[in-house]
Formats: sequence, C-alpha cells, structure tokens
Amino acid sequence: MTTRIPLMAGNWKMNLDHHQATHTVQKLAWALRDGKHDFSAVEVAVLPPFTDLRSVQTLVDADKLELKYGAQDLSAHKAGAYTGEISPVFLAKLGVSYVTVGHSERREYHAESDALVNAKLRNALEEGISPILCIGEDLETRRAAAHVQHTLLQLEGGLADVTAEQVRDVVIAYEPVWAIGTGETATPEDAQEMSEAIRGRLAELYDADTAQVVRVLYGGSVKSSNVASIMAKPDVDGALVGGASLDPEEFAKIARFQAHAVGL
Ligand SMILES: O=C[C@H](O)COP(=O)(O)O
Repeated sequence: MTTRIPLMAGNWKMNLDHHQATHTVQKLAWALRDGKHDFSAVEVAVLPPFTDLRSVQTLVDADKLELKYGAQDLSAHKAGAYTGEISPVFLAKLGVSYVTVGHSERREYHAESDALVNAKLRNALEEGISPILCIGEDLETRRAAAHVQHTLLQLEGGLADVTAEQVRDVVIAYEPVWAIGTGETATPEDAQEMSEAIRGRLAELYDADTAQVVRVLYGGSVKSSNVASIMAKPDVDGALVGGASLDPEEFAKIARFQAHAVGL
C-alpha cells in the first residue's frame, strides 16, 4: 500500500514583505515545535512572494528548519528577454521545493491558459521543483453540474506531455474558485468527490500505481476548525491554505490536523 505524506502548503499570495516573512517563519517554526510537529508525518511548506524567498532560505538554512518553501509562479522560459519573469533555474538556486502553477487568480487576472500552465509545470519539473497544479471550477460551472468535467479537463491540459515518472513529483490542488477567500468551504464530501475523480483520471492517463503516489490537496477557506474533517477523506492528502496561513499559530494548528481529529 502506498503512503502519501500529507502536505500543508501556505500560499501567502501578495502578502508579507521580507521582514514580515522572517518573523512569520520564525513564529511558525516555534508554533510547530511547541506542538512537537512530526515533519516526517506531515510536510509543511510556505509559499511567499518572490522578494521574500532569499530571506526565508537564509532563515531555514541558519536554523536548520525542516520547513519547505516554494514560489507562487514561474516563467515558462529558462532565461532571456522576458521582462518581469522569474526562471525556475533561479528558484532552484534558492532551494525552492514547490511552485504553484495555474492558480485560479493567475488564470483569472493574467489570462493563463492550460497551455501556458503546462509549459510552466514542465519547466519546473525540468529544474527539480515540484509543481502544485491548481485546478477547480467557478460557481456557475458547479451550478451547471459540470464541475468534475471542467476540473478534469484542466488536469489533462496541465499535465500534457508529462511522463508517468515525472507526474509522481507533481502535486494537484483542487480549489473550487467559489470557496477561495470567501469563507465558503466545499464540504468534505465535495473535496473527496473531486479528489477521487482526479485520482481516477490519473490512473487512466498513467497507471493505478502512479495515481496512488500523486498527492491531491484541497484549497478554499481551510482553517483549523474544518481541516480535520477534510483530511479525514481518503483521497485528500493535504491543503493549500491562503488567508489562514498568514497567521503562524493558526497555520501550525492546521498542520496538526491529526490532533484536532482526536480532540487534543
Ligand atoms: O491558494 C490558496 C487558495 O487560493 C485558498 O485561499 P483561502 O484559504 O484564502 O481561501
């Protein structure tokens, strides 16, 4: 049987400058230590803005924190005349483990297509960075009961030309757009329905063993008060946390979701 190590990734979005990032990571490390967090049981990552990454790297290295960190976007190119873009080569040099691709805010505000998301995802993989591929439907699509079909199409588009060996390093994040930053959370059953559908499609695109290895996260108004019920679902392997990850105490509680589950 395959064991998928849960991942709790905090997407800070465009919040916290590099001074604030240092304080937040220090507080998070303390909060996790207080809770005697077992990093081999639950991986914890923060995804700060680009300008914070060097400071976070310095702190993680200096204090030998087990915390992982990542970026929120990357270029589809390696180098050259692409003003404002950030290469995965640079991110890899900063020790970045993860990068989100295709977040709904990038798709909506920057018109990112599945083809561009796919190019970025493959570029990250080539540099040894695990992409977190974000997919999910808006409210209209859900009301039309087309959410599974829509989300699986985004999955296929994002994974075009990705091999079975490579996809093992990809993390999928199901984020229903209507639940992002709204306080609305999909029910644990909604999260399970989609995570199971994603894993089923991965088995069709690749094979059953590969599908069992890939982690599927849920994102959308995750908090310490709802994380345990979502994590209780068999195909949900973690959370992509936005707003709640800006509060280190709260994010540490989310990472300790098993404690909530047993009422500690
Ligand atoms: O990347 C994170 C998601 O967009 C969820 O954000 P949220 O937890 O603030 O709803």
